[in-house]
Amino acid sequence: MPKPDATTKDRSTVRVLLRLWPYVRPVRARIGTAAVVAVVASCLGLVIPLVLKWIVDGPVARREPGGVWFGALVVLALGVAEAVLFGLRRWLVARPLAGVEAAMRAGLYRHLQRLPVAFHDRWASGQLLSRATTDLSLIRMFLAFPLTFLFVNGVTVVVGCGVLLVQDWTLGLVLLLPVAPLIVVCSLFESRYSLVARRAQDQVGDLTTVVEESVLGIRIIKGFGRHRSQAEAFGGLAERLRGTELGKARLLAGIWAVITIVPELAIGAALVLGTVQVADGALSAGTLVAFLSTALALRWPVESIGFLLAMSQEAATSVERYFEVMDEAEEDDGGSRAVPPVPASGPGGLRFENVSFRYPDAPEGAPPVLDGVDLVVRPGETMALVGATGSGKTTLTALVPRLHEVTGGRVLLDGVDVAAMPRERLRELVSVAFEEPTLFSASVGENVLMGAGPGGAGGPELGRALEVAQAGFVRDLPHGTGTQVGEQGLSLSGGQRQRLALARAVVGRPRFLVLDDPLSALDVHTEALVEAALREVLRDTTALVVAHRPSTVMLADRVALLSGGRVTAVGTHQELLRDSREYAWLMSGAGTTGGAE
Ligand SMILES: Nc1ncnc2c1ncn2[C@@H]1O[C@H](COP(=O)(O)OP(=O)(O)OP(=O)(O)O)[C@@H](O)[C@H]1O
Repeated sequence: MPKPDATTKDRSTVRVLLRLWPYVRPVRARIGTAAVVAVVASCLGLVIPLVLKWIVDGPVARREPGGVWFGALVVLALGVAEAVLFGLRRWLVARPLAGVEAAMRAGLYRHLQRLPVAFHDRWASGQLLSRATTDLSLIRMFLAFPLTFLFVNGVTVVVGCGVLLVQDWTLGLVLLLPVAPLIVVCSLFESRYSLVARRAQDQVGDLTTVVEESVLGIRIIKGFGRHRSQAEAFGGLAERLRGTELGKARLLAGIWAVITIVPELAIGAALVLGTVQVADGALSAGTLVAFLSTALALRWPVESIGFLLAMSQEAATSVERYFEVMDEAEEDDGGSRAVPPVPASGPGGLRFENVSFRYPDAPEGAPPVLDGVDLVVRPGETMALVGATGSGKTTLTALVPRLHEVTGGRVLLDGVDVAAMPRERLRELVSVAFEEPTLFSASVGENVLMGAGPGGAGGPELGRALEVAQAGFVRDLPHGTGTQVGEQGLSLSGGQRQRLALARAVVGRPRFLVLDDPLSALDVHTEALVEAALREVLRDTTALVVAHRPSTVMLADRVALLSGGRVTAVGTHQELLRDSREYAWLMSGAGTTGGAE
C-alpha cells in the first residue's frame, strides 16, 4: 500500500490528469461546448471597457445624454449576456460530470471485486473507501471547475493583454512585467502543494480506516472499555490531518497573497503613469478608463489561478490514488493461464500435488506456510483436515476455490488443475463455508441463495439447505426467510450466522465442499443435529473439512494431519489416534490451546 508520504515529485500533473480522458471522452462534446460558452462569456466582459472608452471619449466628451444612455444599455446587455452564458455553462456540465463520477465509481467497485484476496489483505479498507468517495468528488469538482476555468481564464488573460497592448503598449508592458516572476512562484507552489495534497488525502484514508474499525468493532471497544484509547488514536490522526490541512492553507494563503499583491502594484504603477500621460495630453481619458477597466477585469482571472492550481493538484493526487488501485492486476480467469495440459478424464476427486504456498506479504526468509503438500480426497469422500493452530489449514482450504494462488504444485478437481479452470466453472463446482461467517445486508433467503449462483436454486432448495444447517430458527424470525439481516449479520447470534453460512455452502449441491471449522460456534446438541443432516449432504459430495474437535472429525471418512507445512499422516480417526502422537495430542484437547505451534 502506498505510504502516506508517498512522493509525487517526479510526476507530471498534466500526464496524470490525462488518464481521465477515457472517462471524459463520452462527454467531451458537452465539456468542450461549455468551455467555448465560458470563453465567450468571459471575453464579453472584456468588451465592456471598450464600450466605456467609447462612452467617455464620445457622448460624454460631446455632452450627448442620448449616447450615454445607449452606451449604458449596451453595458447592461453585455453584463446580462455574460451572466446567462455562465449559467448555461454550468447547466451543460452538471449532468455529464455526475455521470463521469458515477462511471468511475462503478469501475472502481467492479475492479475491487475482481482483485485478488492478497490485494485486500494488503490494503486498509479506509484507503479504498476514501478513494471511492473523497477522491472521486475532488475529480468531479476539477472537471466541473478548474479544468474549464484554467483554460477560460488563460484565454481571457491572453486576449485581455492583447487589448491592453493595443490600447497603450507602454502601460501594457508595465502591467505585463510581473508575469515572469508569477510563473516562477506558481510552479514552486504547484510542486510543494502536490506533496501536501497527497499527504492530506492519504491521511483522510487512514482516518476513514480508524472510523470504520471503530464502528465495526464497537462491541469489543465497549466490552473492553477502550473508548479512550480509540478516541486517542482517532484524535492523533485527526490532529495530523489538521496539521496537514493547515499547511495546505498556509501555502494557499501565500500564493493568494503574491498573486493578488503583485498585479495590484502593477495596476497602481500603470494608473500613475497613465494619469501623467493624460495630463500631458499623450493619452485620452477614455483610453485610460478603458485600460484600467480591462486591467481590473483581468484581476479575477489572474487571482483565481492560485486556487485553480491547488484544486488541480488535489485532483491529480486523486487521479493518482484512483489509478493506484485500478492499475492493480485483476485475478486472471484461469482459462488463459499457461499450465501443463491435464487429461480431463484423470483421477477424480480433490488432489493436492506437491502444493506449496507463501503469502506475498510474508517476511523475507520466513518458511512457506505450505511446503510440498500431497493429499488425495477420493470422489464422494469426506476428508477432515486436522493440525495445530497456525499450521496452515485455512490456507490450504483457500487454495481450492483459488482465493489464493498456489506458489508451487497444483490443485486438481476431477483431474483438472484449478488454475486452468475459468473462475465461473470453479465457483459452480466448489462451495465454501468459513469459521467466521460473513452475511450481507440482505434477507436471510438472499444470503443463503447466494451460494446457488444466479437463478441456481429456488424455494425447495432453500428449505432443504436450511434443514441441513438446522436453521429452524429462521421460521421464528419476523418475516421468515424474508427477514432482513443487519450489516454483516450482526443482528443474529454467532451460531445462527454459522448455520446460515453452512446453508449457503450446501444450497447449490456443490460437487466439492470446503468447510473451515463450520460448526465451532454451535452447542453440542445443535452440532450433533447439524452433523446428522450434513452426513446426508456429504454422501454425494467430495469434501474437505477443517476440524478442531473430535465430533467434527467424526463426520469424515478419513483424516489428514497437517504439520510443518505438509501432510504428515492420513488415515481413519482410529488409525491416526493409534499411530500419530501429535494427532492424539491434538484430539485430546491439549492442542486447542495452541501449544503445538
Ligand atoms: N494474509 C496473510 N498474510 C500473511 N500471513 C498469513 C496470512 N494469513 C495467515 N497467515 C499466516 O499463515 C499461517 C497459517 O495460517 P492459517 O490461518 O492457515 O492457520 P490455521 O491452521 O487455519 O490456524 P487456525 O487453526 O488457528 O485457524 C499462520 O502463521 C498465519 O500467521
